[in-house]
Amino acid sequence: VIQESLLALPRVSYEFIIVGGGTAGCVLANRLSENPKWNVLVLEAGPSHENILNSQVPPYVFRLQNTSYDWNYTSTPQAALGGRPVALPRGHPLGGSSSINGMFYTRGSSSDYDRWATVTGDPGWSWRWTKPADNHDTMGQYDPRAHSKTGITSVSLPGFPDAIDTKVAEASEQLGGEFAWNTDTNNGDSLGIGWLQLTIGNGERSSSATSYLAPKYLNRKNLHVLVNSRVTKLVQTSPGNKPSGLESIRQVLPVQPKPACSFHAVRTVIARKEVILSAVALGTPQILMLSGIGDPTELRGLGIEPKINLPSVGKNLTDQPQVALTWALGINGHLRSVSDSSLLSPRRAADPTLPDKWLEEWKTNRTGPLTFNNVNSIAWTRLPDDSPIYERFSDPSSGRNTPQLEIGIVGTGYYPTPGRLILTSAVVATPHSQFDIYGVREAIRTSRRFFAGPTWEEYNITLQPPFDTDVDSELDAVIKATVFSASHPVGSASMSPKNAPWGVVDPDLKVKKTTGLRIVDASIMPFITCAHTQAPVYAIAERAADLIKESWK
Ligand SMILES: Cc1cc2nc3c(=O)[nH]c(=O)nc-3n(C[C@H](O)[C@H](O)[C@H](O)COP(=O)(O)OP(=O)(O)OC[C@H]3O[C@@H](n4cnc5c(N)ncnc54)[C@H](O)[C@@H]3O)c2cc1C
Repeated sequence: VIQESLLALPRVSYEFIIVGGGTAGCVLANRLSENPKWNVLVLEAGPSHENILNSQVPPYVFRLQNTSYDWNYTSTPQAALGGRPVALPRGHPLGGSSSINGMFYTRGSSSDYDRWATVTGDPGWSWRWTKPADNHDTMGQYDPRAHSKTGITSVSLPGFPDAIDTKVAEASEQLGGEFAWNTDTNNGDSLGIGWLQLTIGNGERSSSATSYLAPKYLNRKNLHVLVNSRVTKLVQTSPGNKPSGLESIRQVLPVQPKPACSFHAVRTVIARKEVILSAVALGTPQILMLSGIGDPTELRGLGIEPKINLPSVGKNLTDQPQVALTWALGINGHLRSVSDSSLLSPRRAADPTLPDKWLEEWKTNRTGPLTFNNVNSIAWTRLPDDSPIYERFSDPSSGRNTPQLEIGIVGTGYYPTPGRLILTSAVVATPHSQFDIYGVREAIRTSRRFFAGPTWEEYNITLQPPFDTDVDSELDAVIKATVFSASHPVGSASMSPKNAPWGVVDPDLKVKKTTGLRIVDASIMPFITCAHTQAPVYAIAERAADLIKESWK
């Protein structure tokens, strides 16, 4: 059951307390409560995910940011961007970011995980495969060997065709090379262009909350989920049979309902076995630091008494830079202004009654244009081996099968009519501060090369301002003015080998120098994968559940 009130909690102590009912948190809640002897409590700062239409309907995703379902974080002013801060959206309902994200399901390359393997051991990733909403024949559109069908979250191909789909496939065939078709970019070798896989099942978003906390799991008597409750810090206890010395932060969490609640209560709950932090790469280091775990000098500067010396807490935060390009289709020579924001609305159509009809169709059958997020295909590429950047910096990627650049192709029209737009996102998939601006520039040029292919001639495509220049200095200025976060922050509580002088968690995800405390979320990645982050986080959480079960056997 999902509880709204602290007072409704049936007990004060649980075997496991999971802080953050997000992508990883819901996976753990499900897997750990499979053992009926373990009482599991999930503490989630945000509200329940249930009945949030904008989360359920895939293309309504853009309506969720800057709402109360988003933490609405903003970075500090970024010197490299002329002092401009950037928005860092994070999911705030149950399901966390998987309830508000773009639903791209991209695993990254096998080398990304090989790079982790030095600290994590055998990854053993797997996932379930479900049919797309329109039930079309998917033969040849993905590699069945790379997917399992027994997982909990749904992953499918786009369930509605976009007018540019055939053009994308045609362009790939004509251009080959960096744009060669890849039937399944999730099979470990991601390079090339292919259909995007999405966390969508039965035409609607499949988040970690809708799947791992589905009613059949929520009905478990030993699973307790408390929403609207923010964990403020970990406090140490000496719980009888377990030793807990100075370097042992363990088991008690004061929980605070949000100030917005009608009452303001603080309560302490106790974990008999483990506290698991799954509050994402921004929230997890914050809770650690508020608990006195981090760099002692930094903590003292913040007026926090240091308890455990772990200087890597909050360091190494890595994210991917992204720009959004707009391409106008000049069919019949009628270009419309890109400043017309109605052009960007999902599934724009000449008939103003269509959006209501589409919603009705979605509500009735879970079919139609509202079953996907407008992105059907994605391209993953690398710089040429003789790229001049390598004269100054080494390759930041994990290996030669790892994409460095990502181009997401967003169709905006059912039929291409005059003035319609195509959007592309250009992302540096393997970020590194010295590499980024060069990488974004080259991602823009990669998009240009793709749309310069003969197949697009009849569309008379033109790249719109401000990116309609090929001069390095002009591009750099535009990139600095517009680049934004791809919303994939990772690495701020990184894994490292046991006894390493750096890192925050051991390969079994236990926080160094503590007992009874693990971290399971995006923050433990030592390197970002070239992918979007939810697939790696689901995999981390599944593996973590196995590790935890094993250690308490
Ligand atoms: C707008 C957006 C679009 C994205 N698009 C994609 C995409 O298309 N594909 C993709 O793969 N990835 C995408 N991502 C990234 C991906 O969703 C996240 O990286 C991933 O889900 C993170 O999982 P997590 O478990 O680490 O954290 P989250 O899923 O964010 O979960 C953290 C949870 O902890 C809770 N929490 C935080 N602090 C506290 C506290 N003090 N007390 C209690 N609870 C707390 C939060 O409310 C949240 O529910 C996107 C992210 C965003 C925000």
